[in-house]
Amino acid sequence: MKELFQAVTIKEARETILNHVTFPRDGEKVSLLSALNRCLLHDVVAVDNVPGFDRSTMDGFAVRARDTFGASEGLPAYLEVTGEVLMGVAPEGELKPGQAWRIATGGMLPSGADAVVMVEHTEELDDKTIGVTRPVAPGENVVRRGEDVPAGSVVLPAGHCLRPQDLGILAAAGVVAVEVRRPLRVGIISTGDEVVSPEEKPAPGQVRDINSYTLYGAVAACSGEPRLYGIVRDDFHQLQERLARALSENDMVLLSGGSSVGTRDVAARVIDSLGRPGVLFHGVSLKPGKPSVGAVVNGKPVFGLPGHPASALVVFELLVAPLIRSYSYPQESFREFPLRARITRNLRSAAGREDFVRVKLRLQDGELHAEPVLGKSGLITTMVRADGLARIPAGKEGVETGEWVEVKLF
Ligand SMILES: Nc1nc2c(c(=O)[nH]1)N[C@H]1C(S)=C(S)[C@@H](COP(=O)(O)OP(=O)(O)OC[C@H]3O[C@@H](n4cnc5c(N)ncnc54)[C@H](O)[C@@H]3O)O[C@H]1N2
Ligand code: MOO
Repeated sequence: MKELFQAVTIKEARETILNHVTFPRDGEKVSLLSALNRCLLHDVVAVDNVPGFDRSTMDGFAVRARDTFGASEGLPAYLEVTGEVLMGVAPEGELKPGQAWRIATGGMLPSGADAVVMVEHTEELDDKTIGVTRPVAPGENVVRRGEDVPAGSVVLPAGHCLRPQDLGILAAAGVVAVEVRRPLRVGIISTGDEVVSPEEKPAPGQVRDINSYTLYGAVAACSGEPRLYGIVRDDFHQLQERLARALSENDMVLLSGGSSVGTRDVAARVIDSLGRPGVLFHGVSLKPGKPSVGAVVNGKPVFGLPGHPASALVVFELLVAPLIRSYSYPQESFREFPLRARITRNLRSAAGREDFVRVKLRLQDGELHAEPVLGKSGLITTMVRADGLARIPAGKEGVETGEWVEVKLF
């Protein structure tokens, strides 16, 4: 077959795009409850100590530890109960030698006390006297003031992406809103005279738009902000107008369809008409997804993904997702194909091209097995039935049954 275009490797394609991209640096203030998975723009410093007071971790009696030294079941240390700590209130007065104050979990230690004896390790002789049957060390059953978070310390550093426990520490430190990176805005345009909205009943020759929906989900799954710009006919001016609008309102634009040779001149010419440097590659040595376009227009990446729904998603996973994730999660370092599985059948592939096989995974005898989901890349069911992608490196001409392959989930 005639070579349609000069293909680059996936690695070259990624590097070329990265070299020309300028990502936004602006942030937005969000409330704590909207901050999950978002990355901090600045260090967050604790204004107060957490906790703000020495705090009991047990129900029992606040004591001076040294008053309990040597205590045992046979020879308890007898202490006089002279007070009770109320929850949420600073105790008044001072605990003197030989005294004990009733205290509940979370109660504030009275001054003079340095430990708490669990109620299980005491016997109440009368209202005013307890016997301590086990000694406590200073600080035992107590969380010290500032032990969790000292005032003035950096609670979480800039760039950190917030997990559930991070929301908790911010709440504890009294931080109720944080400045985070705003999500990368990604415009999505489907192209093709035959593509209609899912609300419509397709006439013969027409198909419902799949790619707007899969790409919308895929962008959201990388913590980007997807925005749909509808379906555009294979027409230079319509595409130019829509792409220009999507570019002005977003940080990145994904086109799907019309990337192969038939209409490539339209898509490529439209992209080139909107700014520099324009199209950087057309064709990537991978399967599926060879007829993909990568461009940067005035610092913003534009990808022309293949029309076939499975190919569009595979290229998204390999070229677009790492780029969005590198913005959404700047400190994340991850292995892209983290799993290893045994392929369950022989597969051929052309040397010099990376092949990505949709696979279903199953665990057998403690090993992962990857069963290829065969079918054309125009079939969305091939993605739906699969759990992930197995990689056949460019240097190989195939894999044999039982051979280990690297797998990425999707
Ligand atoms: N002579 C050749 N023909 C093709 C080649 C080739 O090398 N030589 N490559 C094939 C491969 S591989 C792919 S992938 C496709 C890529 O085609 P395009 O990116 O130009 O996309 P279209 O032609 O517009 O569409 C392909 C296919 O996908 C359907 N489609 C498009 N958009 C959507 C959508 N949003 N939702 C659902 N389905 C969509 C479209 O109707 C076509 O059936 O080219 C091969 N051809
Ligand atoms: O590259 Mo096409 O994307 O194989 O179906």
